[in-house]
Parts: sequence; structure tokens; C-alpha cells
Amino acid sequence: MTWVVVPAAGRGVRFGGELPKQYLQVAGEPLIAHSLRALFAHPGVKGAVVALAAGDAHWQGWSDGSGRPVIACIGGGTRAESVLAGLAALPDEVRADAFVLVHDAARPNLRLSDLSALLERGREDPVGAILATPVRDTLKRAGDDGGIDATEPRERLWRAQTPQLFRRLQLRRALEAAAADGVEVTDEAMAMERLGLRPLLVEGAEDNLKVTTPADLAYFEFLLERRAR
Ligand SMILES: Nc1ccn([C@@H]2O[C@H](COP(=O)(O)OP(=O)(O)OP(=O)(O)O)[C@@H](O)[C@H]2O)c(=O)n1
Ligand SMILES: C[C@](O)(CO)[C@H](O)COP(=O)(O)O
Repeated sequence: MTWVVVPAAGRGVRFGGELPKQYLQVAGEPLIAHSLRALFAHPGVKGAVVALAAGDAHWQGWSDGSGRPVIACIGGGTRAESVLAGLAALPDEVRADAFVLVHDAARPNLRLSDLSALLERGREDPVGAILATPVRDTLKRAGDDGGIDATEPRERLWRAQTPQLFRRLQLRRALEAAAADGVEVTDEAMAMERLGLRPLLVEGAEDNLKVTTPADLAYFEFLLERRAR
């Protein structure tokens, strides 16, 4: 059984608006509820710790009725601080060497098949694993004037997603090491890589999107409507 840390303390600056994007309503539920429901669809998920912004007045708690716990804690000013707070808030029953999932509150369309594949293959890896998708577009580096400076090689480039699966103590130490070195990691795997570790890439679905902008929200609404047909 695996616990999940859900970093949910972001402000959604790129999305805009007053309401943090994890609380935007889609099909009558906030995005974070969709993300939690996708996680709890897997029977191997034992519970979740949600790292909230200090003073978050929007969190109303969440349950799927299974009795599995969803615990709230206070995150931090960076993703890494929020994930560290979530790791610290895990119950004592979660051993130091236990695998823990980290999943963005803003990734509501996680497929059960992808979560199952990550758990199955990640648990067999000595380090852990992340969901990701191979880059299939040509990549351009932009100049200050908006023109193309270069085409970047795309061979063996992947776009990281979440969930990401790592052992509790190893991830905590990796995140603490990055912070001590003044490095702000953008995902948990980056902290592990800095220590010379090589997490496994597990291919996920392209539609496991992170809602960052209004266009992403519209895409998720479309995906939900299509699923309902
Ligand atoms: N200090 C932070 C920053 C981000 N997150 C969480 O990390 C996930 C992915 O981050 P992102 O999509 O960047 O969310 P925001 O930081 O809210 O977006 P923005 O960068 O546009 O403000 C989100 O669930 C967000 O709530 C967090 O828990 N703590
Ligand atoms: C963790 C992540 O979703 C993997 O792609 C991404 O790095 C989060 O980045 P953000 O800037 O915090 O949204």
C-alpha cells in the first residue's frame, strides 16, 4: 500500500485570477478533487497528505467514501518545500524505505492504467520512477526577439509528469540537499538526479495534463465530456 503526497500550495499565477487553480470547478468539483479521485481509484493507494498554502480558505477536505485518510498540512513557498512538508506529515507507519507517490494537485486526468504501471514498474526499480511522455515535436530555442535561435535535438527527450515514485527518506534527503545547495528543483526526480541517481521513465498518456493555463482547463473539460459520452 502506498501513500501519496499532493503538493497543492501553489497560487496559479500563470493561470491568472484570484482563485488558486486547484480549486477551479470542473463538472461540479474542484480540480484537486478530480486529482485525488484519480489517485484513490487505485486500491493500492492507502491515503494522501495534501500540502496547502498557509491560510488556504478553500480546502474543504475530501473523501471517496472508502475511509482512506486524506490529511492536510501546510506547504511552503516552493514546490520542494511543500513536498518536504507533505513527507514530514506522513503517518509514522510509513517506513523510511517505503515508496511514496508525489502527484500534482493540478493533474486531474491521471489514468488508472498509468498509475498501475508506475507502481508496478517503479517498485521494481532501486531508485523509483516517474510518468513521462517522449517529446514528439521539433523543439525550438527562442531568441529575445521572438525569432528562432536554434532547433534543439529531441532524441531521448521526455516530458516529465506526475505521479513520481520515490522512497520517503531518500526523497526527503534529496530535496533537502537541493535546497541546501540553493537549487530550486521543478520536480522530485531532479533532486534525485542531482545525487547521481537515475529514476526510471515510465511512459504515460499525453492527456495526463497539468492544468497551468485556461487552455489546459478547457482541454480537461473536453476530456471529461468525451469520457462521459
Ligand atoms: N509553493 C508551491 C508551488 C506549487 N505547488 C504545487 O505544485 C503543483 C505544480 O505546480 P504549478 O503547476 O506550477 O502550480 P502553481 O505554482 O500554482 O502555478 P504557477 O507557477 O502558475 O503559480 C501544483 O499542484 C501546485 O499547487 C505547491 O504545492 N507549492
Ligand atoms: C512536476 C511537474 O509537473 C513535472 O512536469 C512540473 O515540473 C511542475 O512544474 P510547475 O512549474 O511546478 O508546474
